[in-house]
Amino acid sequence: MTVLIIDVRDLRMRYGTNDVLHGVAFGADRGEVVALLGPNGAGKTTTIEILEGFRTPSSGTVRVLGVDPATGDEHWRAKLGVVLQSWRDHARWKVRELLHHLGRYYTPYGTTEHPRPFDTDELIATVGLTEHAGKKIGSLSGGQRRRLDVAIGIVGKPELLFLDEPTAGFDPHARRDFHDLVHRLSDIDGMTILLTTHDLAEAEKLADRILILAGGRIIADGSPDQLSRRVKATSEVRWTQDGRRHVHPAEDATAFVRDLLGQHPTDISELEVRRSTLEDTYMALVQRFESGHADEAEVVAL
Ligand SMILES: Nc1ncnc2c1ncn2[C@@H]1O[C@H](COP(=O)(O)OP(=O)(O)OP(=O)(O)O)[C@@H](O)[C@H]1O
Repeated sequence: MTVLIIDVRDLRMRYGTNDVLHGVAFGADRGEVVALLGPNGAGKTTTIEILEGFRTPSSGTVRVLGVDPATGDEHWRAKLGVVLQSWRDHARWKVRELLHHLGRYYTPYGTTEHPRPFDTDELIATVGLTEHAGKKIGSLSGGQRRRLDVAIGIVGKPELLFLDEPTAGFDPHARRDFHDLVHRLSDIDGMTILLTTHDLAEAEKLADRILILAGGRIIADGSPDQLSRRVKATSEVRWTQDGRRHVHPAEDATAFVRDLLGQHPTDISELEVRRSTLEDTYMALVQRFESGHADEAEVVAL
């Protein structure tokens, strides 16, 4: 039997009289990239902090790498990587020195099959900081600094990596490089990655699975494709006819296009169908939830 890397059942969290999580349940397999989405204040950080062992839940069962995070020891912690929002200390350290220094902590936790830490120069190349390896951290740009945060998070070659809004503040180029890096990490090392983001295009691009947390529960769980099929959103069909551009919403774009081409077999050009995006799906699901129409049946089965 394969053990889930993350296994959460009936997780509840109450701060004082404020019930934040009301029975959260989800799992993640080895090598999966899972994006946790949800409105501000939904409880994403709370959930992740519980998984990291930094916060004790009010009740529920949580297993991370087969261990209850509340009782995880140093061996367990060495298999986790955590990238929080950027931290500002270590400004006078140089990139290579800091990574080498932090990596030494993980040496005792390495095995022949899974040596730890990362070789420092290989790690620096992996995150694209080779040219900046000798620079002081205080002199890095925001995007370079964020790559260093990721390098710090993965220096111990974690089995499970938590990324909290990893690309906030990135320019499009840095964002694309970062997406390539996440794909490489999950492909090459089979690293399981749980990330939070408010960028739905990013979630769609990176994640094998999307979890939407709202009102203290997971209201949707599935691949980006499964989720967009779940919500019957309208597609948009665009075309040019007699030199004029037309845009038409269609519930069933295939039937619409078939009719259109049937009626005008020769004078339609520049035909495009825009399927609903994850953003449309997300808005529809959260809105449906907030208006009280969501029920357990909305959750896309694992
Ligand atoms: N230490 C705390 N004590 C009391 N309430 C808290 C504490 N931490 C978080 N909360 C409350 O719990 C709720 C969930 O917060 P959390 O930070 O987990 O949400 P989030 O989904 O990560 O939000 P965001 O997208 O804004 O980062 C919020 O209402 C917040 O005010």
